Amino acid sequence: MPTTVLVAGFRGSMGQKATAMIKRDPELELAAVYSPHLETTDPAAYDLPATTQVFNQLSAMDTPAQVWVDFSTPAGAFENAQFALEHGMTPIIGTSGLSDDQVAQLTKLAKEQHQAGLLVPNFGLSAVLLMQFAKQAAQYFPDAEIIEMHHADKKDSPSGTAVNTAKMIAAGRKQAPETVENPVETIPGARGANYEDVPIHAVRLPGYVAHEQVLFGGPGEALTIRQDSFDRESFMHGLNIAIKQVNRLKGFAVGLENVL
Ligand SMILES: NC(=O)C1=CN([C@@H]2O[C@H](COP(=O)(O)OP(=O)(O)OC[C@H]3O[C@@H](n4cnc5c(N)ncnc54)[C@H](OP(=O)(O)O)[C@@H]3O)[C@@H](O)[C@H]2O)C=CC1
Ligand SMILES: O=C(O)C1=N[C@H](C(=O)O)C[C@H](O)C1
Repeated sequence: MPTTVLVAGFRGSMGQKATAMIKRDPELELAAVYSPHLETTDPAAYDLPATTQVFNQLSAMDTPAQVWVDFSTPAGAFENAQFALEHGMTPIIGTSGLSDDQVAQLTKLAKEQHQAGLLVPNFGLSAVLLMQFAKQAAQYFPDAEIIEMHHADKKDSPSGTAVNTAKMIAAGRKQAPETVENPVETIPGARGANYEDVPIHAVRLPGYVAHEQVLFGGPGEALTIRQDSFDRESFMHGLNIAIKQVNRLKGFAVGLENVL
């Protein structure tokens, strides 16, 4: 039997890629899609199979699928994931921008419901490896800065990947970074955002898709790690694995590495 999947945010850039990937894979079934802003729930209007249920409100759903894939907005993803967990669907959240407190609440809810769930800051294997290498490098180079570069339509800054990379750098450090005092910012924000003592610089430009560079500096030497997603197809292999493996998880986890 194929694994049944609901895609939330199916009309967006990632939602369209995800629905196409699911439709191509005979082991998966696109059982349902959701977006709150739809004018009609006729699948033909969105070029979807007649068997795909279309929803524009959460209250109209019962449990239309086993797995809930979310590529929506930072504002919508938390409520969606709560709904999925409360209605017997396993959430895989690709959407960025959830707070640590929201992740803690979802972890608690998944435990109470005896459900699995997965938040994936980045489905690209190059990004997963970059984050692991960054954690390793931070053992020896506690001083690091992140430059993340994305398409101009990206709503949130900094990227979820950059925040997660900063967390992994902080977790990998064996000593505190040099205290960098920059009292003179002649233009406010010149030193970027700061998360866990890792400055993060967000670039938004047309032509870019999703890219990240981590710069480590030590006495007389430097290390740079970089990954590039040139096409959103780069996220589909990881998403496919996540859909097929997520229900092996015990509880709610963060990071694609948990299902690789
Ligand atoms: N984890 C990963 O590897 C990746 C994650 N992302 C993340 O995925 C998210 C979506 O990105 P992207 O596809 O580029 O964004 P888009 O803006 O292209 O698409 C978002 C879609 O979500 C819909 N939407 C809005 N509110 C809700 C809601 N409450 N529930 C369900 N759907 C909703 C929108 O509908 P409408 O247009 O009708 O308003 C829109 O179609 C972002 O947070 C992005 O950072 C992106 C790439 C990879
Ligand atoms: O919005 C995007 O495009 C991406 N969002 C995710 C993030 O915020 O890290 C993943 C990837 O960087 C693409």
